[in-house]
Amino acid sequence: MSSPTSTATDEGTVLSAVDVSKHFVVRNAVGDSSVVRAVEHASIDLYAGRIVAVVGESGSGKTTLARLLARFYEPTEGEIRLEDVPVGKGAAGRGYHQTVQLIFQDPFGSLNPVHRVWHNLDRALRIHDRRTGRAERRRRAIGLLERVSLTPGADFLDKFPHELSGGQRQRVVIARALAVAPKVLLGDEPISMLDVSIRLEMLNLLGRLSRDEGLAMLYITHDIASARYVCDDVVVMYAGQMIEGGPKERVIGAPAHPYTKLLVESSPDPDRVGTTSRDEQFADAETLGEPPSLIEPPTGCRFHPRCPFAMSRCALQEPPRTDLGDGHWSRCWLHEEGRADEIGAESYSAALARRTTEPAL
Ligand SMILES: Nc1ncnc2c1ncn2[C@@H]1O[C@H](COP(=O)(O)OP(=O)(O)OP(=O)(O)O)[C@@H](O)[C@H]1O
Repeated sequence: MSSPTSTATDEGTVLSAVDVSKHFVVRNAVGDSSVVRAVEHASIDLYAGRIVAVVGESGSGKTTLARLLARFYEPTEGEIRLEDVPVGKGAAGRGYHQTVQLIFQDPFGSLNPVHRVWHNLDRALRIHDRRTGRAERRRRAIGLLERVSLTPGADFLDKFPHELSGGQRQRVVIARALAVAPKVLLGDEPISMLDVSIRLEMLNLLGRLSRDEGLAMLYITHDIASARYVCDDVVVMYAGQMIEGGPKERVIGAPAHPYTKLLVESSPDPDRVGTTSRDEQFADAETLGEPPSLIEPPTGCRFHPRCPFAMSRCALQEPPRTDLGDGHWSRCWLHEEGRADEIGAESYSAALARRTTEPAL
């Protein structure tokens, strides 16, 4: 199987980011400027019928990556390719935004509150096909609502967003995205603002749309359990960089980067899908100190100040990507040093305890 972060031309690759970086110039109160390295040298491929999860702490660059893929931002470096064709600067017209749809966390903010569901869907239907008459568009709108399990669809057409539950609203947002017949859905924490009781149903819906309808999907989440539940592949981001990726059984089942190991071990219960809060998931990471500044990131491996396995080399040189077979890869010097077994040999907390008794790097 191909890697979700390979840049090869794979059959079924719909959307790719190839070595993209995004830097933001920010100014402080006295007017001095600095550069936030939000995403650096990230590559990812999305395939028809597959879901790739992007997991990481707050500020690790997940949303910026989704916005680069959606062409809301121009990359500072690198390129976005749609069906293997580079999308040139300024070329992101209506066609691109129909093919690639972004779904946000907040379903209420995504729908126009003064208009009924029908109006919200009809706008998208008219963008997709200007020639279709109103009766046919109404029929299609009902079909879209039923595709996202709002049945009977006709009962929802004349409702206002405030008359729907959070889960129903997010389904309408997804129906509206489907109205333009996209090939890619980019979900930025699409379930995190929904009631815990309906998160699993929403994940099942996303899984069905990908598997049965062949949509390529990016699923951004802080929740390892939901990534394991719904996705095929997982990519882990840390401080603006991708540090591990591959099939979910490999990345979550046998992490090959110390940071992924920390995330997996600090997940309260891997079977509690969609119930882990961001604070719970990252509590252990936070005990290791603040995530690094993206204005002056650590030299070498960005995780080295928080890593119990760190060697002197880790502070000096960025680790290369090591391919581990079956599409699994990691960026950690332990692999290059032939010491990868150490990652699986003991728990993260045991490694940390041992580290504190040894001289710090
Ligand atoms: N428009 C912007 N201008 C300046 N800095 C930005 C901008 N957008 C994002 N950043 C910075 O880029 C970094 C990555 O932010 P991003 O929102 O992509 O992270 P994230 O992993 O999605 O975090 P969260 O889970 O909290 O949404 C952060 O340091 C953020 O402050």
